[in-house]
Amino acid sequence: MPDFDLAVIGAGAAGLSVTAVAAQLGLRVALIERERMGGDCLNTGCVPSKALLAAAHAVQEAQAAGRFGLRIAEPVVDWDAVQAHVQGVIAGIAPMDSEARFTAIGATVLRGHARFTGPDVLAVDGRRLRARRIVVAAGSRAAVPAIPGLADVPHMTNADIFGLPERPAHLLILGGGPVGLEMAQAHAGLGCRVTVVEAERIAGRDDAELVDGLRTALQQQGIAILEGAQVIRVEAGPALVLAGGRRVAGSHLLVAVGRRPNIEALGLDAGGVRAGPGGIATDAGLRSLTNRRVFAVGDIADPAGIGPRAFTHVGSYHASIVIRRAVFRLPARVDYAALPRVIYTAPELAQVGLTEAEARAAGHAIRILRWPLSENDRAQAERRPEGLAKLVVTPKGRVLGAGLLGHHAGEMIGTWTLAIARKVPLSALAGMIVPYPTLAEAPKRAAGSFFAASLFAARTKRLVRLLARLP
Ligand SMILES: Cc1cc2nc3c(=O)[nH]c(=O)nc-3n(C[C@H](O)[C@H](O)[C@H](O)COP(=O)(O)OP(=O)(O)OC[C@H]3O[C@@H](n4cnc5c(N)ncnc54)[C@H](O)[C@@H]3O)c2cc1C
Ligand SMILES: NC(=O)c1ccc[n+]([C@@H]2O[C@H](COP(=O)([O-])OP(=O)(O)OC[C@H]3O[C@@H](n4cnc5c(N)ncnc54)[C@H](O)[C@@H]3O)[C@@H](O)[C@H]2O)c1
Repeated sequence: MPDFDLAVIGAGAAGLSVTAVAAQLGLRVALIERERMGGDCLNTGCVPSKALLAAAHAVQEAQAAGRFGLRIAEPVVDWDAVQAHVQGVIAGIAPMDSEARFTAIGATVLRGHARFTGPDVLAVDGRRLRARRIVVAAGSRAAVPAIPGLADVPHMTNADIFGLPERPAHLLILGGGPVGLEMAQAHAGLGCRVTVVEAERIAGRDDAELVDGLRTALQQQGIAILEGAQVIRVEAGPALVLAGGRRVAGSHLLVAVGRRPNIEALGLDAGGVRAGPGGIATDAGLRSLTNRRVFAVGDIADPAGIGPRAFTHVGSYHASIVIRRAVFRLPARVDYAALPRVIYTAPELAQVGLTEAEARAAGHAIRILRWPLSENDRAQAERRPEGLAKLVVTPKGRVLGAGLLGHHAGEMIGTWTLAIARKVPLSALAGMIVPYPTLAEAPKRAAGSFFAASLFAARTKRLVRLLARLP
């Protein structure tokens, strides 16, 4: 008899989610973690980045208070205290992800490095264990590109940017994706000079029109952004040498150009588990294509024809699929049609479903509905009129995508996620009662604009005149 019903490799967001449900269902679960419980999200990802951003946003709020007629002295950043705040937030959340909590809900937590030694056998340091099902949730790490000189020049990734002993004088950031942009604003807000060097365009997967607004906001906050910049060499300093000869020098360098799955030290060959550069090759239900006992979840999963996604909420979504398939033996497959994502800058950029460019590339006939925050009373009252709600809909009024640029836009994307997931008709969204004055009126007004032409058409006016004559 196997030692465990389920063995989970990795106690990050994805592995913890699988373990929490499986253990509470009464299965014998081994959860194996070689480093820190909570993985990237808790220790070197979402949590510290949002905590650092919160500090930066507080500074920026104080600096911008003049717009309300307030005079607030320039905030003094106590770098050590800010770092203590970040570590304090991690410490506050850590008990939720801890060995003690998972032991208490019935899992066996093993601390050590796991690798396959057979299709259903793992070695965890010296110990050997067999499991009916194995879930690989070993996550990813920052990719470091093969740019000449980079390996010889001290640089940071998300693994070491949090907890710097001194405030960087001039932080160079290679890559203008979510990590690069969030870290740019966090450090700029805390008084660092920041330069983002991006090979293509910042937030390249997001809607170009919304990104224009984000870029302007970041530049107004003093962040230098170089796009279409090819770094051909990295020199001591650190300095980035661009094609064309320009040299951008700073005091610190953060590399944020994407992720690599942690597939190397797992003994995947011994387990008969196939993986490629995107991660462990699975079917759409996250089962390994080559070993039916094995599933992959979180950043390391590479479902065929769909590809990997690196978000904490994807990890828990993956967990729900694996629980359905591996525990309840029900069919389930990943579907990202209604997968939201947010860049947590101020303003935030939130997106769910297709962007305009993606919808056009997929051949959809579409209409674009917009509502600028400059026409939103709450945004006016708070003197933050920058931002836009943008909906991508079919000519019949089905929502394919929603993009929101604005303060706390991430808090508004849930409605549109549900709308896409449940195919809520645009008429219902336009007719929804939204409290006044909230920013959430903006996307509702965008939805309403779909009906404006037919509502105020000559035919409707004729009908109204006719009805007006009735007694
Ligand atoms: C700076 C930054 C900010 C981010 N912000 C957000 C955000 O705001 N929202 C969001 O949704 N996502 C965010 N992400 C992405 C998010 O952090 C990841 O998608 C998520 O943490 C992935 O979880 P995971 O469980 O797949 O992997 P991980 O968190 O990487 O966990 C994998 C775990 O497996 C362990 N492990 C690996 N190999 C072995 C082995 N052989 N044996 C034992 N243990 C092993 C590792 O030590 C690790 O603890 C951010 C990422 C970064 C870098
Ligand atoms: N708020 C969030 O939800 C959040 C925050 C951070 C990270 N994440 C997740 O983590 C993943 C990784 O984030 P990321 O920002 O590291 O990667 P990314 O792949 O999202 O963006 C990397 C950027 O670096 C650029 N780039 C690549 N090579 C380059 C080079 N040699 N020189 C200059 N630029 C280069 C790319 O064009 C791209 O714009 C994200 O895709 C996301 O899934 C999510």
